[in-house]
Amino acid sequence: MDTIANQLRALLQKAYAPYSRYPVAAIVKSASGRLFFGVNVENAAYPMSRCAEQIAVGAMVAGGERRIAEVWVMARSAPTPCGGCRQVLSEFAGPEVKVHCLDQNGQEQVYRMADLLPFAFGPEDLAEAGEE
Ligand SMILES: O=c1ccn([C@H]2C[C@H](O)[C@@H](CO)O2)c(=O)[nH]1
Repeated sequence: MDTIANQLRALLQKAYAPYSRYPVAAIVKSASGRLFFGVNVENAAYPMSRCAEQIAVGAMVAGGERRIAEVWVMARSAPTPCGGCRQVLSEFAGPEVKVHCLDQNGQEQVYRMADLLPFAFGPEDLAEAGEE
């Protein structure tokens, strides 16, 4: 079995980041234990670029899963997910979900979703008044 760090390193090679030259890889583990993969996919129309975390979340949903158990992100500087990705992750990840941020050497910092995105806006905010 390959380690998560090795899988992230291999994934990083597949990132499409010709404009920023900042490849990012993300792995999302669903509640059932399956792993879903994402890399950043940039575009000549710059705003159409997508982050690795968003692509991994999309793969999870397309795979029929809707709960995130754990997240890993790798880039050369061990980035924490951008603000937009925190929101996208938070749709499917509870406050205690761990987000591991690794550099290419495998050095990691671990954060809880609740610390990355406190006071998150979520599906429950859209419930009708009086609804559970
Ligand atoms: O958490 C992050 C931060 C940045 N990026 C991407 C967006 C862009 O393609 C490149 C530089 O910002 O890195 C991600 O994929 N995830």
